[in-house]
Amino acid sequence: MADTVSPPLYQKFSRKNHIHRALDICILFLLTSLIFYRLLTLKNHGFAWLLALLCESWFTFVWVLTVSTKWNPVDYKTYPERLPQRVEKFLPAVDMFVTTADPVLEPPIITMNTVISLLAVDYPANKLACYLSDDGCSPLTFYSLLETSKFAKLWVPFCKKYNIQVRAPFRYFSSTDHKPMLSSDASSLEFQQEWKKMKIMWENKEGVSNGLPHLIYVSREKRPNHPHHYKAGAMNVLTRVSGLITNAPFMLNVDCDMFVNNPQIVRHAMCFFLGSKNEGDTAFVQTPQIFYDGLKDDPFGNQLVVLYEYMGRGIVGLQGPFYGGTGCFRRRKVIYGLCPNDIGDFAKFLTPVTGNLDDKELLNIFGNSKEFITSAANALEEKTNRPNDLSDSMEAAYHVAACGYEYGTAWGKQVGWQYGSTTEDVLTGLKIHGRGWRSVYCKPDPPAFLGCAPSGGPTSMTQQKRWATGLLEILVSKRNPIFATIFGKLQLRQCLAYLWIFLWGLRSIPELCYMVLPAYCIITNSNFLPKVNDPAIHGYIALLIIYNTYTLLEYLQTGLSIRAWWNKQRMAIITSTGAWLFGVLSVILKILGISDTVFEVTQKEQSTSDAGRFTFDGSPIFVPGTTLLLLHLASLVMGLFSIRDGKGLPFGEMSFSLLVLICFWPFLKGLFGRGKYGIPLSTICKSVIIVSSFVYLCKHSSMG
Ligand SMILES: O=c1ccn([C@@H]2O[C@H](COP(=O)(O)OP(=O)(O)O[C@H]3O[C@H](CO)[C@@H](O)[C@H](O)[C@H]3O)[C@@H](O)[C@H]2O)c(=O)[nH]1
Ligand SMILES: [Mn+2]
Repeated sequence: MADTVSPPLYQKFSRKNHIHRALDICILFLLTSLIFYRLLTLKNHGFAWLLALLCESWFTFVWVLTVSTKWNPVDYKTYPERLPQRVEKFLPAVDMFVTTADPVLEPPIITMNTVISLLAVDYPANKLACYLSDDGCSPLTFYSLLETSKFAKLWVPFCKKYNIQVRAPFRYFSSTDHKPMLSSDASSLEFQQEWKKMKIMWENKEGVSNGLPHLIYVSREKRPNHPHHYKAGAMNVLTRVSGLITNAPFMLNVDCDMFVNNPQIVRHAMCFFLGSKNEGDTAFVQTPQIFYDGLKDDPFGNQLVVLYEYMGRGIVGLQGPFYGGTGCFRRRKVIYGLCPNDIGDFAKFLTPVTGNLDDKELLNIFGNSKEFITSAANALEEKTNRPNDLSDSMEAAYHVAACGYEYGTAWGKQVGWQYGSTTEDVLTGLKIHGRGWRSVYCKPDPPAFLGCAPSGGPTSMTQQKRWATGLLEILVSKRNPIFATIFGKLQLRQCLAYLWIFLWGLRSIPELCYMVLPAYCIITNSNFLPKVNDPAIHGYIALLIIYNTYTLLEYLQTGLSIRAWWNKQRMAIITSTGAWLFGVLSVILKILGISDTVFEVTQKEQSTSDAGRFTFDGSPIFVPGTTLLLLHLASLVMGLFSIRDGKGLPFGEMSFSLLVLICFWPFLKGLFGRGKYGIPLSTICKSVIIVSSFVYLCKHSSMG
């Protein structure tokens, strides 16, 4: 019997770290002790003390969520080399989706490289199809794709023949590692020539050869007055169109900038899908978002490496990683609303897609395309339908891509990508977890996909604002994780992990208050921190030291620099008080019915010349930061004057104030910078007005 037991395709390791756990608890202990201290001394102090208590209680709550999320980190290892001898012939089909929305913010050259890298993955080509969704409906993108399909005919065989690792041509040709090969090999020169040649010529006929995966361009119908639901809407159209054409039981989606960096990635993902004993464990396989050409020491704090390493791995150890919007493989039937088998009758409460649905039920759920209903019924049983000729499905494809198709159906609500949040990804993943599925994390070496991280102040801020907005939209909706735990199958600690991320936006308010407190105290000559001779001050100093040592340790253990750690600490504050605060505001405006939230596309750049200097624009998002900076400058000056007045130096408050000032250093430079490096005069004026009114009010109230 022994020889029938084949080695596993993947393994799970738990990665306990006792030092981290000890520090987690130590910080929690300090935080709670300080809350008790504040409660006991509340009656001797005024408003500032109470506000500090409220803020610190919030910080403690967030810390509890953090610790619970991080507590059980888990690693996975995959063995794709064990696949071939077992299932090569039976490898399932995969539909691969790329979304692009704007040919200016997302230059077609970037998108095309992603498409080519997908066409070139190491997987039987007849099992693959690549769909490009163009929300910008741009002729430029369309013609680029035509060129790309021809170039791919040369490029893909070349990559496979020479086993090239990086199969996105712009990365391949730009990397110095590959240069020797380039010059010594005649055929690669030929490719370069062909590449140039194809940029002038194109043919108005799509050609798909046997050796290449299908390549399909999709630009859905959009009309004013028909909500198109941004990326989520695009993904649902892709799901339906691909359902009609190839209907693969598995699908992969990537953002237009996330090219394949590891050609084995589909096989790695299949290790999970084919190797798991219980199908419910692997609704989707998520890879981390990693970026190429990252700026030195991550000046914008957006490389996410440490976030994935600790919070991410922790979540992996619970019900599984969140869906991160890109670099994710999933079962088609999961997206069609199915629950895992093992939850039995309970599924009826969680989804309309259960048991044997008749045509009428299918029609109500999936819309009125006969062809699509047939394909959906197949998909729910994990059957692929391969039409003889792609063009047979074209008419039906137009029908399901029409802007009115989803009216009255379950798309965006019960099936498909979920609508109503600008972080449709996290919401869609939450829905899946709420139905009792688990997900897995796949981080092969070399990294599966690489994309561009936003650079510059405005781009980073726009992205962070969208995230805070979308996450908060979920929290205040019926689809929040608390309901999913009470009424669904979301596990309690997974719910806490979701809460941790959904609260990002709201964190801006206590953080902002806490940062205003030292200035307020200096101006009104009050205090919110214990005096220097009060032993309780040691609690605060200990907390500051331990917390920072701990976060620094995480950076060093991940192989990052002290500078990167500091940049992140500082950017966390800049982001929170700027982008996240505006995220909260846009959700409030949505709730009040004043304006709806918008998915603002992130600018993608191939390379950045201005090496990480913080940039600004006229957006109000920079007002809070500028205001905090000016406020602390003013309060520090006033603090120094208070020594002259013989009132004694507010030591704690002034040190805190100085710390805030250091965090906003990029803004201080921005006061004197020019052009995009400078804070616009209008922003400075607004901040001056706010600071003067604040100082006036504080003085007035403390005197009255
Ligand atoms: O109307 C739209 C808007 C966006 N997109 C596409 O969505 C993707 C992500 O947009 P991007 O501006 O790059 O957002 P990021 O902040 O970089 O993306 C992260 O956050 C998003 C949710 O906020 C997720 O959808 C992404 O997968 C995730 O990488 C891109 O391919 C866009 O082309 C569309 O297809 N249609
Ligand atoms: Mn992106």
